[in-house]
Amino acid sequence: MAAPDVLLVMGVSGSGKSTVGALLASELGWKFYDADDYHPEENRMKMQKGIPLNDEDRIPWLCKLHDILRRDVASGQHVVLACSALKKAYRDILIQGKDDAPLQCDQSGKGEKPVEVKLLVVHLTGSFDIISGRLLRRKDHFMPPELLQSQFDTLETPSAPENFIQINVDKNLSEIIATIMETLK
Ligand SMILES: Nc1ncnc2c1ncn2[C@@H]1O[C@H](COP(=O)(O)OP(=O)(O)O)[C@@H](O)[C@H]1O
Ligand SMILES: O=C(O)[C@H](O)[C@@H](O)[C@H](O)[C@H](O)COP(=O)(O)O
Repeated sequence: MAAPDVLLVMGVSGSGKSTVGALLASELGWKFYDADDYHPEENRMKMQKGIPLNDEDRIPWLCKLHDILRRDVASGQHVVLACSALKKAYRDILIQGKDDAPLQCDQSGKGEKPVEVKLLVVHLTGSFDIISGRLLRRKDHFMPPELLQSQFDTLETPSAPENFIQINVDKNLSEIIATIMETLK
């Protein structure tokens, strides 16, 4: 496959995005971003209270992430991004940005040709039971396990023409990393 600039490790909360993304970035020597670190405080508080985010909460956050990807890619930096990116429209924003008002990505590059980020989606899939079990065991994290059902309800599984692979999280971490590395060959 044509080498991507960015690997987007996506999936519902607890699917292993942060763990797999960090390992992958270290294996590849690519920069790693965890989208959780870019949520505004209001989003984190909302989730902490057990209220799922909506489009209005997520779009500015995705735009910020697109801007980061665009700048890194323009400077030749390869990136692994761990981000829920549950809907197709969210993944489109990560790739192309969003230019319709009122929610806009950084327009500092206005007038320049829009940069489309070459991205491979790695979708971590798994059953509700396996993932909720992991969330219940995970400590010191702001995301309450009760929000998992809403994550599954919102999820739009990637499909053609998206550039994606799907990996089941019942595999162990080394198998998951090996599968992704094999895809990149
Ligand atoms: N393939 C896996 N096998 C076993 N445990 C895993 C696997 N992937 C992730 N975990 C564990 O599951 C929990 C959720 O993973 P995490 O990376 O925080 O998910 P996310 O970033 O998608 O919310 C963590 O405690 C992590 O150590
Ligand atoms: O779009 C969203 O609703 C959030 O991004 C959500 O999907 C994400 O999962 C949280 O930030 C919790 O963090 P974890 O994914 O690490 O549980």
